[in-house]
Amino acid sequence: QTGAASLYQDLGNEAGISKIVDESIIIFLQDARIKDTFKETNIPRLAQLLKEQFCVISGGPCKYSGDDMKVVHQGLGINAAQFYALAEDVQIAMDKLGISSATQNRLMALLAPMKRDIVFPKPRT
Ligand code: HEM
Repeated sequence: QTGAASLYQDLGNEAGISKIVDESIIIFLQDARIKDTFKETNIPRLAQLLKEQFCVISGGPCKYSGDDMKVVHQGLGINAAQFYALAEDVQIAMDKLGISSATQNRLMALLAPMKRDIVFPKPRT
């Protein structure tokens, strides 16, 4: 297989993605750069939706049942440094799970363009 479908497999299918997301969230919640953003978040729900979303974008047989990325994130005041911090944490999680850097980079390439729906300039006051 080539392309997106094989990324899903290279991430370890549903079980592998589940581990990546669970491990990532543990790291997010310990990361001083971003943890405060998740203070009021329903973490089990976030985990479920991230698993669905990673499955879909990697070409897996899933449906994403959450809300639009822009709608969800635009009020949260997330800056670019925090965006890169979260991406780094996902990579740390994948390192822990023994995912190759080639496979990690393919997932990162799919996450990177979402930045425009997650980071917004501060409104002028
Ligand atoms: C490519 C990067 C990112 C992806 C793929 C992503 C994905 C998601 C998804 C799927 C949800 C659930 C949507 C829903 O509630 O319907 C969500 C919610 C959330 N994300 Fe992100 N996110 C990203 C970056 C970030 C960053 C950088 C932060 C903060 C540092 C962040 C903070 C949050 C918070 C706080 C929620 C929960 C909002 C709520 O409870 O209403 N996200 N994200």
